[in-house]
Amino acid sequence: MLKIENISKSYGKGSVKAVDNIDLEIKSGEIFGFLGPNGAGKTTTIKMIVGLLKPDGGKISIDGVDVWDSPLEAKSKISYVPDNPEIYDKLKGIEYLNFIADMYEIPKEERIKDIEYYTKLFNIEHALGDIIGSYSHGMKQKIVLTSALITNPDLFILDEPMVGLDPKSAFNLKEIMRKMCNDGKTVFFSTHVLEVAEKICDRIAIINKGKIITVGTMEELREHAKEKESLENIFLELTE
Ligand SMILES: Nc1ncnc2c1ncn2[C@@H]1O[C@H](COP(=O)(O)OP(=O)(O)OP(=O)(O)O)[C@@H](O)[C@H]1O
Repeated sequence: MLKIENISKSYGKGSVKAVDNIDLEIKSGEIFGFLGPNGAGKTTTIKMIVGLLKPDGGKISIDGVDVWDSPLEAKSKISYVPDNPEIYDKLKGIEYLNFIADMYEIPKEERIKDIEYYTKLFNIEHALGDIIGSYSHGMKQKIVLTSALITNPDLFILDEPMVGLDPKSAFNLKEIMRKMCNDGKTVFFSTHVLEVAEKICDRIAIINKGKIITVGTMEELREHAKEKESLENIFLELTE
């Protein structure tokens, strides 16, 4: 579903190598966790996958569609939730959701049903008539999540999705991720929260200083670490 081949990205005229020649292949129906300490290169990688940053080298494709050669086709398969939900402050919640639904050409009945479902689930249905500028950080995050989910993406990409969500919403989001994957969709998300990765991911990649240190299921990672260790220990061991 998602294929990343030899991608690299430097900032500051090459002085900071944020992502250093990484390869990853994520299959349909997987929940894939992208784990790494601060500054490891997670956000840079995600921004390259969604077509916001151009890699210095390498290739990224979604279902065989190259993200840079065919950006619209690739983007039509993706929904992306960034770590910082900076969205149109002057729009009302419902206007923003309808704007996204228009972009993705979602039929009226389908969008009404899905907007109602997800906004109730995240407990923001009462605020849809208010402008986004008046929302709290968590509410903004929930409106972005709703807008991403109503497009029913094949590939759902989230950067640190659990940060700032209350426990019930975080639980609901995890349930949604699992359901999407059961329906054959793919979820790729970055996190610092080891427990989340450990509990819900089918496979995990650990990135440090721009390089992938290890990729595998929890069992494979534990085997790699030679003992029945927690992900926290493996993570600390691999990224020190
Ligand atoms: N616009 C930029 N200009 C210069 N350096 C940058 C820029 N964006 C990121 N970096 C650097 O690139 C490296 C990777 O950053 P990135 O944001 O991808 O890491 P991250 O794993 O997402 O970190 P965090 O968990 O802290 O969000 C870091 O050293 C960071 O300081």
